[in-house]
Formats: sequence, C-alpha cells, structure tokens
Amino acid sequence: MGPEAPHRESKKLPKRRAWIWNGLIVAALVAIVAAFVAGIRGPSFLTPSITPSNKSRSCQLQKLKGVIEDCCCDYEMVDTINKELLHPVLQELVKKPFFRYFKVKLWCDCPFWPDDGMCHLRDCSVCECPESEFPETFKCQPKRLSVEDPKCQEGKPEAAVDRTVDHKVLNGWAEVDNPWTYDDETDNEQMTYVNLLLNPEKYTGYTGPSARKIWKAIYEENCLKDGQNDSCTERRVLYKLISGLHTSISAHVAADYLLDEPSNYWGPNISLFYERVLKFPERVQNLFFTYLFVLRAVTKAADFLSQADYSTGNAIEDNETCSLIVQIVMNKRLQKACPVPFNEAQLSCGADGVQLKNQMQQHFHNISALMDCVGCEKCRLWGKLQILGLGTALKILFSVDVHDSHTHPLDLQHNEVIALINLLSRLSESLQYVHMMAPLVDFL
Ligand SMILES: Cc1cc2nc3c(=O)[nH]c(=O)nc-3n(C[C@H](O)[C@H](O)[C@H](O)COP(=O)(O)OP(=O)(O)OC[C@H]3O[C@@H](n4cnc5c(N)ncnc54)[C@H](O)[C@@H]3O)c2cc1C
Repeated sequence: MGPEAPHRESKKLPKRRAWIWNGLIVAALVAIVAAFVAGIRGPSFLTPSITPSNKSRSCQLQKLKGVIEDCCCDYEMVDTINKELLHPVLQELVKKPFFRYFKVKLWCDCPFWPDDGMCHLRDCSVCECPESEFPETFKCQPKRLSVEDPKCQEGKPEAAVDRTVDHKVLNGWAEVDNPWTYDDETDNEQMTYVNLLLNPEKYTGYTGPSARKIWKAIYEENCLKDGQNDSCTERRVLYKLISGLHTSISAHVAADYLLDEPSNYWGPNISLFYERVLKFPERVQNLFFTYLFVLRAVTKAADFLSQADYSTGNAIEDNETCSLIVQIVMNKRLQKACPVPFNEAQLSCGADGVQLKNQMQQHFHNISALMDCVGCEKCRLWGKLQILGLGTALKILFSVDVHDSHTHPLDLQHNEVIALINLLSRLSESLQYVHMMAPLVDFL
C-alpha cells in the first residue's frame, strides 16, 4: 500500500473522531432526558446532583472543587477554559501537517528485563525508512504487520502502527537531545516517521500482566509509591504527572473502545470509564494537575512557540498553524483566568533542591526508558510521544530560564514541540471526556 493522499486522511479521520463525540453527545442527551424524567438537574461534572439512588458515584466526583492542589487555578475555571477555549483550538492544531508527523524509535529493546517474547518489532519490519533516505523512502511499500503473528506484538490488530506518511514535512530545526528522556532524539538512524492521525490513541487490547508490569515498574521502582502523600513537592509532582498521564491513557482507552468484536463496533465504554477513571477522584485530580503543568510549560515557552517555523510546504495550512499557536500562547482570556497554571518557583525541598531535581530527572529518564518495554506498538508510540511531551514540559520549566535568553536560551527541537502540543491535546481531550462522561455514570 502506498502513501495515503492528504485529502483522504483528512476526510476519514475527523469523521471517526466526530463519530465518537456524536456517540458521547447522544449518550449525554439520553442522560439529560433521563435525569429530567427522574426530576433531577442536568449534567454538570463539577456540581453533580445527588439523589439517594445516585449518591455513591456522584458523591465521589463532588470533591473536585476549589483550587487544584500544587496549582494556581480552580477546577471550575479550568473546566470552562478547556471546554470553551483550548480544546477546540487544540483539536484543530493537531490535525495540521506540522503536528501530525512524529519521529519515533518504534522497535523495542527493553533495558530492564529480558525479552519476554512479546516484543520483536525489528523482525516485523514495516519498511522503516531512515530519515536520511527521506523522502525517497516513500517509494517503499509498507508491509502490513501480520495480525496473526503473535510474536509481533500484543493486543488486537488495532495495536499495530500504520506507517503511511506524507513527505512534505521535514525541515531543519535544531537537533538537541532532551536531558529528561531516554531516547536520543538526535539519533535519526533509529527513528521512523509516523502519521498520528492514522494511529489514534484508543483501545488496543494490550492488557494483563505485561501492561501492569510496566505501570508497576513506573510507580514502584521510581520511588513514586507514596507519591500522592509525599511531603516533598518534587516527588509529589512527578507522581502526579505520571498518574495524570495514566488517567489520560485510561480515558482514551475507554472512550474509544471495541464494544463488539464480531461486528467491529466501536464507541465509548462508560462503565470502563467509571471503573478506571471516575471512581478514583484523585486520578481525575492528577489529570487536571498534569494538564495545568503542561499548559504552564506551553505558555512559558510562548515567545519561542509563537516565533517558531511551522512551514511544511503548504502555506495556507502553515499560516493557520501559526495562528492557532498564537491563539493558545497569547490568549488574553486564558491569561486573565489562569495567569500561572502551575508555579514551578514553589518547588524547592530545602537545601538539597538541586540534588532533588537531578533525582527527579533520573527517575523520569528511567520511566522514559520503560517505554521500550511496552509490548504493543501503538501503545509504545503514544507512550513515547507523551513521555517526550512531559520531558519537554519538564525541560522548559526546570532546565532553562526562558527569561534569561542570553545565558539559557530555550532550544526545542521539532519533535519536542510536536510531542508537547499533542500531549496537551490528549490531556485536554481527556478532560472533555471526564466532563461528558461524569454525568452518565449514574445511569449505568
Ligand atoms: C505506556 C503505556 C501506554 C498504553 N497505551 C495503551 C493504549 O493506547 N491502548 C490500550 O488499550 N492500552 C494501553 N495501555 C495499557 C493500559 O494502560 C492498561 O495497562 C490496560 O488496559 C490494563 O488496565 P488495568 O485495568 O489492568 O489497569 P492499569 O491501567 O494497567 O493500571 C495498573 C494499576 O495501576 C494503578 N492505577 C491505575 N490508574 C492509575 C492512575 N491514574 N494513577 C495512579 N495509579 C493508577 C492501579 O492500582 C491499577 O491496578 C498502555 C500501557 C502503557 C504502560
């Protein structure tokens, strides 16, 4: 199969996403009618109505009021700003040519435990074209992964990454390695380009001991066991970032789920959404926290992002990309509503602050390396993208002083910006899912 023409992908994918949202909207309307009939108020995630019959589930959600812990904005405001302002802009932005191609090392080579027989992506090669050969390599005919071949990957056929790409997107940005992440971003020999719109984050069937082993290693072997209650802000922040990301991944899995395998029927799985996300208010809190943390990094890098070169050869699309970026980083309403989404200056655990930052960087580096142990290709793709996005946010907030551009210039590479913005978009979408799904759980 040859490269897919841009017009085809832009038609097909928004349709699918629109279909999920339509599903949620229909479900929400049904819930509103049901709520009306039952004599209770309509849906509001932040102020859910309580009746004896729905008390148990809604009560847990009611806690999310006031200022988000370790942040500077409140839940209600963030929910409103996301819904009315950021989510619609981010949805558009990640469809633009600049933001839809991600460079990634997809084959796995787990540095922590021996190959468990699930991860042989180099053997299942799908015409991974080195960047040096770009764009000639588009002439390669990408082979489909054999979905019958269990050694290729875990999960469903949907877990395989579609490597079809558009060739007009490469241009010269800085090649710098991110100090927070494991993959060497400058090692182009190992990287392949992936069109994110052809590989949406959703249910892949990757589950069971292998998936849990990764999360366990992330939480337990990186000193994050008691993260939520850690008295040291740095460790608490790292725990919350990972937990918020975990919540977002769970939200995407449940929101786009294979509901009926024989008929290939996909849609939101509301009970799974409740079981993995809404049942645990602290997971939702951590999602809000991670969103604000990444938003802070994006707005702190406003000068860099608003002046960056987003050209991909399509002048109309590229101008729109610039304008959408400006709508986020220079937004007056956002600046007024939530001027400092997260205050990194508050992070200092006494005299050993520098040492703690180094420790935090080492733990995050290990977490990043664990992505090579993820036994499902598409999960690895999104895991790596989102970890690089978080690593980029950490780099912006802790490794450089953007106000001292002479001694500490902010230097982000192409891939870091793509990861950062796509991560913010994932988190924003997850908040929207929470907003939409929370009122529905009482009707399960
Ligand atoms: C990097 C990565 C990316 C993945 N991407 C996908 C994907 O795109 N599609 C897909 O279908 N599957 C994906 N998975 C698998 C998915 O995350 C789950 O592991 C899988 O669905 C099994 O879920 P589970 O219910 O067993 O609990 P898991 O989500 O595996 O959680 C394991 C344990 O962690 C704790 N936990 C759960 N959520 C949180 C939280 N938010 N904060 C703190 N602790 C928590 C709980 O104790 C839970 O039992 C991915 C896994 C990883 C490691």
